[in-house]
Amino acid sequence: METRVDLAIIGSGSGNTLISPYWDNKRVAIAESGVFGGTCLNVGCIPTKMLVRPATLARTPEEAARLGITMHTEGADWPAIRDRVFGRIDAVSAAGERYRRDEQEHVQLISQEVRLDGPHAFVSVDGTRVEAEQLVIAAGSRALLPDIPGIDLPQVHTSDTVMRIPELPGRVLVIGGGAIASEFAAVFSGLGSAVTQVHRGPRLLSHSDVEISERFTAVAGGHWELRLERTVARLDPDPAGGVIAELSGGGPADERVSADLVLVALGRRPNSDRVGAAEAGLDLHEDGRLVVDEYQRVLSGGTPVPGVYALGDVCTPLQLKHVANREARVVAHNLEHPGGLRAASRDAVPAAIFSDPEVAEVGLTEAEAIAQFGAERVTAYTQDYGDTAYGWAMEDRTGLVKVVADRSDGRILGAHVVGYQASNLIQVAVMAMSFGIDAYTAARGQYWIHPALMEVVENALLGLDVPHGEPAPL
Ligand SMILES: Cc1cc2nc3c(=O)[nH]c(=O)nc-3n(C[C@H](O)[C@H](O)[C@H](O)COP(=O)(O)OP(=O)(O)OC[C@H]3O[C@@H](n4cnc5c(N)ncnc54)[C@H](O)[C@@H]3O)c2cc1C
Ligand SMILES: NC(=O)c1ccc[n+]([C@@H]2O[C@H](COP(=O)([O-])OP(=O)(O)OC[C@H]3O[C@@H](n4cnc5c(N)ncnc54)[C@H](O)[C@@H]3O)[C@@H](O)[C@H]2O)c1
Repeated sequence: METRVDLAIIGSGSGNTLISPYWDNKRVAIAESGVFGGTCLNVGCIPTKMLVRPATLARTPEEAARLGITMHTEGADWPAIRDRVFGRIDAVSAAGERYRRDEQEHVQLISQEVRLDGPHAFVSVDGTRVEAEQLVIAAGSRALLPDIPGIDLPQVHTSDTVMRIPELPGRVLVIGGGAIASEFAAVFSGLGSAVTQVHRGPRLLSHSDVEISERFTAVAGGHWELRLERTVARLDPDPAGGVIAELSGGGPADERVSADLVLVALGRRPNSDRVGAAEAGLDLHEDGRLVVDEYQRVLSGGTPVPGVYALGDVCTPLQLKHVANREARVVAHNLEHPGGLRAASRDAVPAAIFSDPEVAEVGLTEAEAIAQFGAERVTAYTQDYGDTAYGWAMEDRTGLVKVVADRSDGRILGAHVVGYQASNLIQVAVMAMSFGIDAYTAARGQYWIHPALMEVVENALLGLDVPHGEPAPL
């Protein structure tokens, strides 16, 4: 079967948001081979954070004890937690799918794997060919699996499967030191599993500012077991049940870790191969990402292909939902205004890791800033939560905010937070960076509620060695 449409989309994650009322009187085809709604809704941001919340609550007695309150977590009802999470999410996904399939006559939902047939067409596994005036590749990414013996054992999971397990495992082995590994280590450990996290480097979240990464590693190491500078060489079935992992690298020779469940989180590769991008003549980065220009147009032989766009994990170096969504808004505009293309901005993109503790960051680390501008130009200041009034109220001993700025003009170059509510505290710095507000003006040019935790950000900004302006705000 052959169809001609005005717009064809591969992927129903952020790709689904492109179908605005503008397309109501036109023909649209959207292909989705997996669960409708994509990664963030079904197996990513949303369910993980819905699990982080109860896990964080389960750990409250530790904080309460510092404040003179005796509390106990009696236990975690995993089936109830899991069913609450997916009871909500599955319904949202099903409703979204129903809407596109049954309620929008102009939209053809193709629930199959498709491959490009040239840049302006795709073919599904059942042979349906869709030719499009404009086409968007929003095919996302997938988990990478290491090539080690035992990786196909049934106890081995990725983030795609680990959230629907029937019961809470007693012992969990987490392989990886990045975002997904650190979030799930916190979830399982908070809910009561004995967690061991294996990471090849000396610090978790190794791309973060060193101070943040060091603090995070130290606090996480107090919550669950870490095996740093180690890798998992092989996994074998344990005759007693579960899996035995053999570790290699530094540390005790031939160390073995037993676990009931293994979570692998070693990064995600773009799905450009699944859509046959190379065969369609599209340009790829070495890591498999589609090459796009500032307007999100895909390139072929270094030249933009008219009317063909990509967005999200399949092309961006920042695998984040708010980035995929921003790129989708840019693509939506450009599809609707081919004569007035708008560029995507990558300024001040924040990210948060919802682990225990939480981490949030935006812009350059201190080391990156020094490498870019030279040590003379860079000023950085670290403010501990514990040295502010709300930090006293919390009896906090581990949270910190670090701000990096240009000493010559006070421009904020980066901000980094580890601790309670890090993902919210960072937004002040994101706003200042996005609107070009210098560090001193951001600190003194507005009121800060006293004694809110946010004062830790105010104090970090005030600690910087930057110009105060003339006249300086009081
Ligand atoms: C466990 C986890 C937690 C995360 N947490 C966060 C977070 O807290 N905050 C954050 O900002 N980001 C988070 N992310 C990242 C975020 O989920 C992604 O960056 C975002 O969802 C990418 O959106 P997308 O539209 O590019 O791709 P997706 O949402 O993955 O959509 C792509 C879709 O394309 C489909 N597809 C692929 N190939 C084909 C084909 N050939 N034919 C048909 N369909 C195809 C796929 O099935 C998929 O549904 C997390 C990711 C994971 C895995
Ligand atoms: N809260 C969030 O925003 C959030 C949460 C989860 C995931 N995500 C997104 O999803 C992406 C994927 O997450 P992730 O945790 O899988 O990737 P990641 O890039 O964050 O971490 C990958 C980890 O695996 C390690 N690693 C890679 N290859 C290895 C190998 N061969 N042997 C041993 N270790 C190896 C790396 O050192 C790193 O610690 C992230 O980059 C992030 O953008 C975001």
